[in-house]
Amino acid sequence: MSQNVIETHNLSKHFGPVKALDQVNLIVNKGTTTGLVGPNGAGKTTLFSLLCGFLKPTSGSIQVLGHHADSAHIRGRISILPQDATLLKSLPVGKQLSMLAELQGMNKKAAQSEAVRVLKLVDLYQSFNQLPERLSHGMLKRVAIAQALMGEPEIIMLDEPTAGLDPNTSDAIKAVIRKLGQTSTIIISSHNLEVIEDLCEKIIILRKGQLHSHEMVADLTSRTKALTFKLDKDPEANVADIFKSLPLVTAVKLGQPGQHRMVVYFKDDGESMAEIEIIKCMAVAGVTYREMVRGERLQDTVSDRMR
Ligand SMILES: Nc1ncnc2c1ncn2[C@@H]1O[C@H](COP(=O)(O)OP(=O)(O)OP(=O)(O)O)[C@@H](O)[C@H]1O
Repeated sequence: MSQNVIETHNLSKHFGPVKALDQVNLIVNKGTTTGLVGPNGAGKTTLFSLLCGFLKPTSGSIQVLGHHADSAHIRGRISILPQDATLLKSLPVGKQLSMLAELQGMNKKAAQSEAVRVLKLVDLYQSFNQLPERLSHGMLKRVAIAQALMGEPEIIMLDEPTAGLDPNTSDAIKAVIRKLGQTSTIIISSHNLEVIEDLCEKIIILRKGQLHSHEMVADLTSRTKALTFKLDKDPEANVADIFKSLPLVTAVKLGQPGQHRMVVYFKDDGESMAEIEIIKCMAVAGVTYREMVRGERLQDTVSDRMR
């Protein structure tokens, strides 16, 4: 079978005068975990809905697992966790998942084992008999993810899988997604670029309905000549001026308060002298750091591209 599990050709979706998607050409390879990013209204949800066959294109074409997006051949092989997944309040979690599995065509016994399997995957088997109204926001999110995993889909699309979760629950969800990424192709739509950088090998950037870029996360972040520092504390505002006085430094970006981050951009002199000068200057300026990475973090690179 082709290694391309998703292919779109000049894909457009218009809502009246609004071009939600405009001539998008995309290829997603089997087994990759891809981030889908773009400002509000860029077309991310529209793309997900088209890939799932919930919407029909205005023009252009989509192939999912070698079939049209609305083909019966891909039913159950692609799944989506919508941003605001909802469950019936008064039916136990396990029962709801079993019912959904039956709707996918499983018999009662198989459906029950499938509900158990997916709840175990998200570490929520103990909630099998609980009502959704008794579960926390993070647990409900995990149930929704469990729902998206039913029937072992080959492609899983997750819309903001960690939104509104505390750091520990978010880490637990990320661990589940990493595990799934070993066997499925995953697309994650999120405004949280740390999540994307953490989980995704590739990134698709949409802007105003058009494909801005589709590339390896590592290529995107390492292309810019920069050093990113994770500092012990937020730097003083005047620290930027100290670095800007170095001839090879072109710009300095300080993180938001609490991020303890500083990015120093430099001209490539071909001999890495700039990097040495910057590190020396850190010591002179009395700025201590825990971590130094070549290039930018995804949030710096992408936020510039989305403007
Ligand atoms: N059903 C619809 N009817 C009319 N316009 C729509 C519809 N769905 C989306 N749009 C418009 O299409 C554009 C893309 O919307 P979409 O929801 O795909 O963006 P998004 O990237 O998912 O945004 P967000 O980050 O805010 O979720 C927006 O201008 C939106 O208003």
